Amino acid sequence: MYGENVTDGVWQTVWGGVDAGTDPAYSTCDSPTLRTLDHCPLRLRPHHPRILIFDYTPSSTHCVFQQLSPTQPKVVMMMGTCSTPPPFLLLLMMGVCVGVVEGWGSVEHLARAHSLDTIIVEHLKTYLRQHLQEVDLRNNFTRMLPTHLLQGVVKEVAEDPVLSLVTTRRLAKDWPVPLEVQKQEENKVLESQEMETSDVISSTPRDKQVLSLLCRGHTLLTASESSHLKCHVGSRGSPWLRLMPVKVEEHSLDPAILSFHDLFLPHQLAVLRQLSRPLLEQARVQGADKSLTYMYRSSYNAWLRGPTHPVVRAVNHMIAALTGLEMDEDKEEAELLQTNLYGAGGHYIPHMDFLALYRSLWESDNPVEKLMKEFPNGDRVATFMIYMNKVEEGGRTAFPRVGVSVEPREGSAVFWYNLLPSGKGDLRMLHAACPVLRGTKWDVPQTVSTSCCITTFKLTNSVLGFVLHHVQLVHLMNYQYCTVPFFSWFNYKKFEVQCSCVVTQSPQYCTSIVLYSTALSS
Ligand SMILES: O=C(O)CCC(=O)C(=O)O
Ligand SMILES: [Fe+2]
Repeated sequence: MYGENVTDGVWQTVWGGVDAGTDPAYSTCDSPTLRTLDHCPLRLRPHHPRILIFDYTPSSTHCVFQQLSPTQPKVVMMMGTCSTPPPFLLLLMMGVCVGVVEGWGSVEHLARAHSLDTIIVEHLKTYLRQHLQEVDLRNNFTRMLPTHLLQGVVKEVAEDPVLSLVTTRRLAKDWPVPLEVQKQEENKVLESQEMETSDVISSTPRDKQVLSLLCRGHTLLTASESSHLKCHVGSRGSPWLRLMPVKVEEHSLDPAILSFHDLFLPHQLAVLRQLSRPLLEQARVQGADKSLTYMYRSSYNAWLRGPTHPVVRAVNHMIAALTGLEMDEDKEEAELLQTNLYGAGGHYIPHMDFLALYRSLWESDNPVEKLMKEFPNGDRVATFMIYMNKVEEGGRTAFPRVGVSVEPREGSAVFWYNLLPSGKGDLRMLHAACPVLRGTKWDVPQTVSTSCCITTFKLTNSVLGFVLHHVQLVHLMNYQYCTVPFFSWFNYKKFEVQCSCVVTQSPQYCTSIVLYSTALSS
């Protein structure tokens, strides 16, 4: 239960509410809670009644009321599915309200009708779930609820009395790298490969400590590591991009983390945002307790089906051209295009994007078969994440085990592989969406699956056969449209070699592998 009044001289926020998790009555429109304001104390000041945001979404965690200064537009928003609960009618009669808002579309409609900045409306829609104690109309991040999982990451910034762009930047620049982090750097890759991955949210204390730095824009790469990184213009081996080379920025070489800049036009991004808005729902986390999901990942997301719009198809086409990975949705190689919207405080705690999280799977007798049974479309080879808007502050994508973070830039994208060539998840690729400190963040974290085929074959002939085969596989790995092929499993039994091979992506590649291995084993 919250009931705190906070006054900063300009505007006042009155918090009230019950936790949906602990009060089942709150989760229905018939709830007595909705008929009374007892649990949501509303104290409008006569000289300040400018804004009221009332979250009645059944799953909402809090009732939120805000009043702004007289200079702010007068607006009352009501989020959720209950159309006209009594308290709202009461407020209408008091002349405070301008409309009822049901769902995303209506929020926009209301905003247009009252000439509100739709960006502001986006903020209103999202911040309610972002665990912030206070947010003003411009969505400035001020204080976080103590339960926020990334509390530590933003603590220093959040507790700064004057939270301004300048302050945030200064903190980011001057923040010293703690000595123990520097020391641990030397072993970072080895160490991370040994970590347990039994849980989707597993990250070590060190990961969190590093994250705190990365979210402020630090890099933990050494000067020598950084000196090998380049920015260049290239076509990535794609004939299609030869006429339209793209700007590539290297953030890390091993593992590879690349940014592509100025990739999408503002109107394409606007279309993606527009297509997403009516479909937005609380984002989920695979395997996580549903009611806790928002603690791990506090964004809204929408799934866009490729054929529905030429822009969606164009995006998939661009990803395929840049990565060499196939993006045919019908063949399940690409998941549906997912768009994500984070409000102030919005974040995604450190996680891996690959699916076969459990080490036990790889230690079992026939991991490849198990993998394909559990995840028939294969695992997620890579992630290609597009940033769809300019984030005013915060919202970097951080890779604590690599020691780099990527700034979200409108129209840019970041790309990394989630799997090692063996097909196992690359534990170095733990990453997080740093909390948005100011504004909103829209992105498209598109994952690409292995799909294609598995082939299992035996080589009984000779060691020479095995060596030849190996050489051939390495040769095939360089196949232009098959960036991440794997030959994952070699079991020596006397001179019998059994290979299972999860082959990714290119049908040509699969065919060659199958033909070649058949020839060798016959
Ligand atoms: O938004 C980000 O920066 C990261 C998002 C992410 O990792 C995901 O959606 O899987
Ligand atoms: Fe991710």
